[in-house]
Amino acid sequence: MTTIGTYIATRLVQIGIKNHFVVPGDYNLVLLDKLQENPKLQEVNCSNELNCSFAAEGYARANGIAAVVVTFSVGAFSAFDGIGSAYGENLPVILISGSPNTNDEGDHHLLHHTIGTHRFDYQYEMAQRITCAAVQLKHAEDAPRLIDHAIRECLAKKKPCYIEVPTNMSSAFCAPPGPIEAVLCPLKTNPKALEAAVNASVKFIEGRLKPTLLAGPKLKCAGAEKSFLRLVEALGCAVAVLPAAKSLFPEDHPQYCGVYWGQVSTKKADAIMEWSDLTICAGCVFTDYSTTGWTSLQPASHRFEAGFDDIKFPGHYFDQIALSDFLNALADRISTNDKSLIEYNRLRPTPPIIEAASPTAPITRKEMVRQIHKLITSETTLFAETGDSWFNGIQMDLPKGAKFEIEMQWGHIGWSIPACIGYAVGAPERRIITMVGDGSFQMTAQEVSLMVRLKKPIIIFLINNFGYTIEVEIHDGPYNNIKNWNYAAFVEAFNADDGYAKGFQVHTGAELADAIKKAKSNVDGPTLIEVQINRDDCTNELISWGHFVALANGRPPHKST
Ligand SMILES: Cc1ncc(Cn2nnc(CCOP(=O)(O)OP(=O)(O)O)c2C)c(N)n1
Ligand SMILES: [Mg+2]
Repeated sequence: MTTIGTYIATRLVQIGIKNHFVVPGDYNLVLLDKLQENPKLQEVNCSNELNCSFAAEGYARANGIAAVVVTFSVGAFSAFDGIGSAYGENLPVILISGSPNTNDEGDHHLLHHTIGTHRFDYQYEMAQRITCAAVQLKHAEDAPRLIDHAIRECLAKKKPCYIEVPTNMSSAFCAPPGPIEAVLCPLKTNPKALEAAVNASVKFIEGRLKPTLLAGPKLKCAGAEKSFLRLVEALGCAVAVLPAAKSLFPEDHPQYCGVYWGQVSTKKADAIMEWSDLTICAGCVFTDYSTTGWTSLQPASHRFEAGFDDIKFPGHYFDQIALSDFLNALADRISTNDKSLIEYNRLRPTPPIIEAASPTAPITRKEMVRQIHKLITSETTLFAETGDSWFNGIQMDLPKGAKFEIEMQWGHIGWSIPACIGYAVGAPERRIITMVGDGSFQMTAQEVSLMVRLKKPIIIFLINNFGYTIEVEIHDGPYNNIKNWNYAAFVEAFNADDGYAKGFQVHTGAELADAIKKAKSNVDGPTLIEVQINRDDCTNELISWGHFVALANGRPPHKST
């Protein structure tokens, strides 16, 4: 026999989790003890459950799977925000919440950390809506089945799951875990469906004159980046990526033609994608944000969609097909058609040369981007926070091996601070640079404390344009103004008696260059560089994108039929 807490710990280790993210509470303390008893698990303590769930989300970006452990209601409700992100961003995060003693509901007790009623299922019911599987471990003999079910679904669907552990159940005895193989059940491609899909797809694609390929964010959760590259080189056409898929395809590849984001595309990707008569979309997600207010969603007649587990194109639908299997099988069969690449090479824009600004001139967004760009190497992972940081980040040309993280589906400002720490825990060999606006930073700033505690040498570029500029460009109002902080002093407050955080406020190119030099040598802690720029010094792309998103938001209600 074993205990439920030990069972959970064993399963977390078996699926590749080395660190779990926690905030303690009296409903989960025994469970936390059981997890800590496993020498292969190390807890990471966050300042609050919102940050904890985002740190786990960031860990899942690096590690492929994550776990966050919180207390009932007061903890889980905040953690739900990061779970929403994990759901939207296709990241398998296991949310484990302590909950009341199993006797209390029957004893008709009122309890703390609840909404003050006699029913305690409300959290589980909420969790069912934002996870792919939710279980409550109310009976020990059911615990192994329920835990394995939740984890199996989470891994197979690449979506978060929920495990609720009543406070008196963590040390309850249950059967020990069976073979982990029974939990690791990746999607199995149906061979007949695959054969039919590839036959129909080859015919359909070869019937078009000038196809292109478009990479989407689900390539990552589908583990299909390599098979996408195979298809790219088999077809030989022009290839673009959606903004949330940046860095999933090598930007130094001769067939790469930029980020396709409608009017705010990079490298004229829109010119070639909209010239094409068929866009083969792999793992793509088309939302109002990723299509610039629906202005760049290709007509269905021009769209071939290979999804996480299904294939859809005009007059055809096939499912039970893993994306990677499909892309590999298509690569084996498709004939080369490089017309779109030839046309793109005719259009290919020469990369603009951004001159260094005068070192003593007031710092501008352009000079800041120029200097950050020079920092990026093959070991860098660049985090771009919601805000003009998206547009600054998307325009950065990435060297081979560099990675890019963005949270465009959920878009929770402040995500990048806790998420980049979780990522750093999951991928300690990566050098992390985070670009975050002043408004976003104020949402989760206290988690810099964890960067100090873990001695993570993360470089934070805090772009202080004195307010919510992205909102200003969508729709301005007094609500877009915020209180300014002394950000450099703020982060050094986390040092107290044993930290190495450094903060710099820069006003010129020379000061920025000096701060970057100091940041690169600060290997024992985070360095925040606050770059103060004019409120209106934002990218033209944000202005244009904001205009179209505002139009999309403002569409009058459809006439009720
Ligand atoms: C949790 C959450 N609350 C509100 C929003 C709406 N929102 N989106 N972007 C913003 C402003 C971002 O401002 P900053 O971080 O300063 O970025 P910039 O646009 O570069 O100034 C808000 C207030 C949001 N995206 N997430
Ligand atoms: Mg701002």
